[in-house]
Amino acid sequence: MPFEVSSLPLADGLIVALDLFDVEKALLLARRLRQYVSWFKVGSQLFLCGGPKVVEEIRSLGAQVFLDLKFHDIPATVERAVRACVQMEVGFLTVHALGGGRMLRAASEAAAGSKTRILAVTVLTSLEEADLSEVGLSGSLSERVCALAALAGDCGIRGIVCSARELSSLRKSDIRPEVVVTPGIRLTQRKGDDQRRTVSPREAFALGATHIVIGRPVLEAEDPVNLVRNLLQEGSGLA
Ligand SMILES: O=C(O)c1cc(=O)[nH]c(=O)n1[C@@H]1O[C@H](COP(=O)(O)O)[C@@H](O)[C@H]1O
Repeated sequence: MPFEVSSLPLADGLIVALDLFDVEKALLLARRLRQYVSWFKVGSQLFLCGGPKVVEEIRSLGAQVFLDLKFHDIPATVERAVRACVQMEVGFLTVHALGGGRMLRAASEAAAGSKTRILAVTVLTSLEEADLSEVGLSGSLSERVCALAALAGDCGIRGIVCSARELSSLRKSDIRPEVVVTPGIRLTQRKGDDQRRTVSPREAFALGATHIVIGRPVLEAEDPVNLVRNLLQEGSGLA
């Protein structure tokens, strides 16, 4: 029920992105955060350094893995890539909705009956409305996100990734993804940030996110465990 303000236990709604080159450091951080966090995101950076073993190590902590490899290819290639990822028993796996309906359906079918839920990435949180025309997309950001979320749903994909900024538009439509993951989460402004559509944790949940993804604010914190603990205690909408 993504559009009811979440009362999810914190550990279920918070995803920490382990965007690091150093596999040992990533695993150490996951171990330290595990008491508060039950989801860790492994993106291309960490996966290229640590491979399937890093996924296995995180799962051995009893945590869930969001494998964020954002596949965007022809349907047959994506179907095989998804089948390979499913073997690792990851909880979430991303594909780009812009890969089109046949690709999305191939991804959905390849994960059917497994523990892996496919998430369709709509419009990256690093893009702003002015960037859309550069890649040949017309209309507003909200329109594009809603259209891509609808396409994903039509293709059997029940989870999406978008900025929480589009969730009020999505709520007005009849699109109801079961999982709504929102990156671009910021506690304070970061200098030179590549993210463009940022939202605070509290706002994201109030707007209907089921999960938030936080990377650098945690990774760059002097004490990441303390930051996560404070995030929970200070009421981010998570607890
Ligand atoms: O699919 C994602 O996770 C994703 C989609 C998106 O639109 N924007 C986005 O930032 N992400 C990921 O979410 C994480 C955000 O990290 P920080 O910007 O460091 O908090 C990164 O690992 C991104 O790859």
